Amino acid sequence: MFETLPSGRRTFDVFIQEEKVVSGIDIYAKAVTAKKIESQVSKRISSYLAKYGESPQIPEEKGSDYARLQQNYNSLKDENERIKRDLEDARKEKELTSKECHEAWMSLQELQTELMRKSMHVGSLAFAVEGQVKEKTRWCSALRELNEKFEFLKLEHAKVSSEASKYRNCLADMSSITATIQSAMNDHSSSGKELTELQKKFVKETKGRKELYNRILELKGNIRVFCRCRPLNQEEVSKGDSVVVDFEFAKDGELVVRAPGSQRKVFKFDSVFSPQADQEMIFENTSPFATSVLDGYNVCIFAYGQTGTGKTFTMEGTKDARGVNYRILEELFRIVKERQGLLEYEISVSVLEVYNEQIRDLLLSGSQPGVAAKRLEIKQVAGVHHVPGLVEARVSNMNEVWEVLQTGTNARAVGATNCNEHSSRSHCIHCVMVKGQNLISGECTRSKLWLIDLAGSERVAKTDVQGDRLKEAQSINKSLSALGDVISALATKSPHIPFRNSKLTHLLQDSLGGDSKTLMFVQISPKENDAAETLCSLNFASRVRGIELGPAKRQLDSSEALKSRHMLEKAKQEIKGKDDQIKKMEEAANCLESRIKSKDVSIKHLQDRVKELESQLLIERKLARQHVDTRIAETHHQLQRLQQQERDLSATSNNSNRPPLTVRPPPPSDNQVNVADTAIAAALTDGPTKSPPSSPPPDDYARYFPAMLKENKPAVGARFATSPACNRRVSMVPAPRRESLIPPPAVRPMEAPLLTLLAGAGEVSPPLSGAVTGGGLRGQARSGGARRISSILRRSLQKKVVIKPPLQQFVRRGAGQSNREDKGGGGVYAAVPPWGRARRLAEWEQQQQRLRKEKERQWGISGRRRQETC
Ligand SMILES: Nc1ncnc2c1ncn2[C@@H]1O[C@H](COP(=O)(O)OP(=O)(O)OP(=O)(O)O)[C@@H](O)[C@H]1O
Repeated sequence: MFETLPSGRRTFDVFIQEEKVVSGIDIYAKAVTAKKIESQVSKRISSYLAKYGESPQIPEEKGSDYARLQQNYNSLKDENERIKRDLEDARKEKELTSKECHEAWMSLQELQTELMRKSMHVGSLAFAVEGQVKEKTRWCSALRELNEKFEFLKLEHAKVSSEASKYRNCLADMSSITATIQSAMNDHSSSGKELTELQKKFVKETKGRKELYNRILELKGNIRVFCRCRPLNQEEVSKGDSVVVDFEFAKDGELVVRAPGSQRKVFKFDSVFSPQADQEMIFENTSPFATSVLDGYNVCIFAYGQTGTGKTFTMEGTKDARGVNYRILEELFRIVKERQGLLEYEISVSVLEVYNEQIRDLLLSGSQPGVAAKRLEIKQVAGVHHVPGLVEARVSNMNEVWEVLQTGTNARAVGATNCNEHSSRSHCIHCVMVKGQNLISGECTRSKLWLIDLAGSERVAKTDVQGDRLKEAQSINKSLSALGDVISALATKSPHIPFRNSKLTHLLQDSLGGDSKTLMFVQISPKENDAAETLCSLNFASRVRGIELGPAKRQLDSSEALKSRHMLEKAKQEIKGKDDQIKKMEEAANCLESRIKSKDVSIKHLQDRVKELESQLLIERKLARQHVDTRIAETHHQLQRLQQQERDLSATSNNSNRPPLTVRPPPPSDNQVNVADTAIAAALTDGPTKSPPSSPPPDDYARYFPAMLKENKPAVGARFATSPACNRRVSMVPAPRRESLIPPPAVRPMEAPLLTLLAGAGEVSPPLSGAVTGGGLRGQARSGGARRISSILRRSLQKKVVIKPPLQQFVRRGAGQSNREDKGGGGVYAAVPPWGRARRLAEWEQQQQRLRKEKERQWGISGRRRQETC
């Protein structure tokens, strides 16, 4: 394309000829010609000057030549001047043009590169389109397959969800079931058979729950992988770093990486956490592992990823945003509290680090980062890998846990790198050891929970570390690549797994070897600049997720189990012995009960008999009183008659002129009194058939019959009692107060039970027993024993006391109400366990003895008083 320049010269806008630009070529040619002419002229002038000098002597004949030459010379000079001018113009023009040319050249260059780029782009687009078409067909078929898989998974998911909901219901019911079982156990504590049945049911239920729970975890895979992406930090945001990770399908566990220069890659994990996910959300999915540890499974949780992606943040966290380490221990203590009474746990924590391929105990006092400490080695004992000599801090609450975690964190080796100001320069490992014992079945477990914050994988060139940091980075990378080898070997099910290639893999052998449940946190950065490392970490994590380790094993503590089995046997034997004892006691109690029953019966008989006797006694007493009254009246008449006779006799003997004297009856002689007494006594004893004695004068009643008066006529008795005569002792036949009035009863031989009772009371004296069994009461009526018996009988009758042995009531009540203790009713006896019942029996017997003695004492006292009164 040609364009006319303002100077009137023509030039090319774009013209390329073998790397040489020809622009304004006519000017260039002119300039060249001018230069040539100038050089020719100056050559000729200089040759002329050399030949003739500056002012040559010109001969005359050569004058015309000279003039011609001069003319020529002048014309040449003029020509030269003109040419010089032209040349100058041409140079200027040339400069301008070359400048323009240069600019044109530059724009041409740019256009050329643009063209090349565009043509390449078109080529690549064509290639991409072709690839896309192929890809599309591949995707279509993959999509079809995935659809099928998805349908299948949907079914699986429904199945798992139903199981999970069942399990969740189980969990919800668990506490209520436990409470019910415990209350049921309390209710049936006496019934050993039911208790063992309940225990069996409970153990079965617990086993079922655990199995269900493990199935859920196992369905989700043994090594579970969670992916967490950190947010861009302030520096990155201010720099305007772009993000290459897409979390659109994070809920489905999918993650998309769009790295520049490579294809969009999709990764699938068990859970994907975007930068917005907080520590609580992370732990929500991790907490079921705490239950597994307490159920006796080994669990390993580790964080893997590029340096500065938040491994330490996830595992340790900060004071305000606590990490997995703290939260899982908190969860452990919560479950331990929930299971209190059924299971007993002992928890201890160790903290160690693998630094430059050496194991350091971070809880050892004086342990400083970087300071050479005691060398610790990994040993294998009974198939379990452990580090002998490691400090195991026993923890019983969260305060202690926090203290231990802080001690470990402070002692850990940390350094600053280009990628992280506080980069971990070692693998930090927390080992939580849990010893559990089932208080019902006696089963013991010994499980471990490994919490590992791996050092970050780093590119030495990128982090630009030197010296110690470089050495650390090399050993970190070496151990991580050993971990990669182990994972590869496990993924390919290789017969040899190189666990011993590094301290880290050697320590993790139990966790990665298939006996435990493992969870991996793969930490990534969203930054475009870290895309290569992110892809690397995600590929590694995908491989880990593909590993099939098989079902985890419960870590049963055989030694503890053996011990508890022995203890169980011993306890069983003890229970058997105690059962026998209880049986014997129950037999003894039954025997006592029957004895008490028979005693009750005999007491009832005796009471009836006593009642009978009392009524008989009352009738007889009435009769006797009537008899005595008539006798007294008769005696009184006799006395009057005697007095009359006396008076008559004295009248006849002392003549009629002597005035009659007031007759004062002479005091009866001892003989007379005795006669009267004997008469009365005879009247009382022998009945009214015998002749009555002469009656004493009324004033001498008190003298003659004080007891009788007092007894039968209280008013009269009182009157006589005030007279001085009353104070005198009367020498009469000493007669007991009541017995004197009682006609001798026709005593039947006493029934054997009464005798036993009296003998038991220690009151029956030989004469009484003789009287009772044989010859009647007459001779022995005054004996203390007889008096006491009669007083007992009388009092019991008067008070209408029905003697009922407390044990009888006790036992009867107990027998009818065997299950009433817990309802707050009676039946205390029934509530007491068999051995308690025996103790109660013994106590009751003692109490009875005490009561009996007290009664005896009272009876003794009252008997003695009565004797004294009499
Ligand atoms: N999810 C997150 N939310 C907020 N901040 C985070 C998150 N993850 C990481 N960080 C921050 O990123 C920084 C680096 O994190 P951290 O030290 O945990 O990384 P790292 O992977 O342990 O590094 P290294 O391997 O070097 O030890 C810290 O300042 C941390 O607070």
